[in-house]
Amino acid sequence: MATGRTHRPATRSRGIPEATVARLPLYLRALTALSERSVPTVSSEELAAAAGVNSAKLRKDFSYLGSYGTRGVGYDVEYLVYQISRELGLTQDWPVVIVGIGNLGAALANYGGFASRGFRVAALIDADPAMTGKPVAGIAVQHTDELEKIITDNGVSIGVIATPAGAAQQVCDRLVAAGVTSILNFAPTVLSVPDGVDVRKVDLSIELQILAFHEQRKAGEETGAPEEGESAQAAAQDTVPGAAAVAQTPLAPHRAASGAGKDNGRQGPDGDVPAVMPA
Ligand SMILES: NC(=O)c1ccc[n+]([C@@H]2O[C@H](COP(=O)([O-])OP(=O)(O)OC[C@H]3O[C@@H](n4cnc5c(N)ncnc54)[C@H](O)[C@@H]3O)[C@@H](O)[C@H]2O)c1
Repeated sequence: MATGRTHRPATRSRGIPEATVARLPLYLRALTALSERSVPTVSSEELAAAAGVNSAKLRKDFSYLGSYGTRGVGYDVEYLVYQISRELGLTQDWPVVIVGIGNLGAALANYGGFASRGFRVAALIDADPAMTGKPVAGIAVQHTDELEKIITDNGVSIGVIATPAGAAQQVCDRLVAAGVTSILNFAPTVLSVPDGVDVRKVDLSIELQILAFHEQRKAGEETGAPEEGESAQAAAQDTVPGAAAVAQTPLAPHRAASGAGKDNGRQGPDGDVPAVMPA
């Protein structure tokens, strides 16, 4: 599922491959930690280890940004933070709305990490009239009747869906019709969106299922028993490195292909392209 098919080109218009874009947040997180410790420069090997990425891949990724580092010195941490932030569009403020302020929506609203990364929670929206006006994370919840006006008034382009699965498509349609062009979907359902709208999905149960798969593999290795229908040699070869490669495959964002309602055709074999970043 991590390598979900996508019908969009694998390279962005500015020539940065999607796989590189998917790794930029990992570099940024590692660089931000270095910056907070006032570390001025970092070698590609150190940064690669901190980001959990192969160092040759890191150098290739940074070459797309026009950043080559200085031999014997490494990369300037502050400059790279700026460069990557700019590339990801984080040097500007992004107003975000969260729709569905239940357990998850409220937890997301209370998460302080969005603001520090340039995402301002502009509004919290819920269909339950009993929720209207209630403060969550210091923001009064607004009713879904106001959704279109909220999107327009705040110039919102990113919407987060944390409603029950049955409501998600309808919420998505309203968000898109109101002008939202990027959706982060937490509801366990596949959304259909028109061309030009990006959908990223977060599903922690899928991540847990993948971990369960690897746990099962590890248990099989410990007993040394080849799986059914598998030769002992094949079992010995297909051990931890292969498993790690699967777990760390960067995840490509998914976007509409062509025409309205083409979401299903753009997704991986399991119909999902999750937004959870590799560890
Ligand atoms: N992706 C993940 O890893 C993950 C983890 C936990 C929960 N979830 C999913 O997130 C969603 C929310 O879970 P929860 O535990 O917060 O549920 P919840 O029942 O506590 O909250 C759902 C909220 O959505 C509101 N709502 C319902 N229909 C709506 C509509 N049409 N428009 C706006 N708001 C509407 C409800 O009034 C309620 O406040 C569920 O779909 C759940 O399966 C996903």
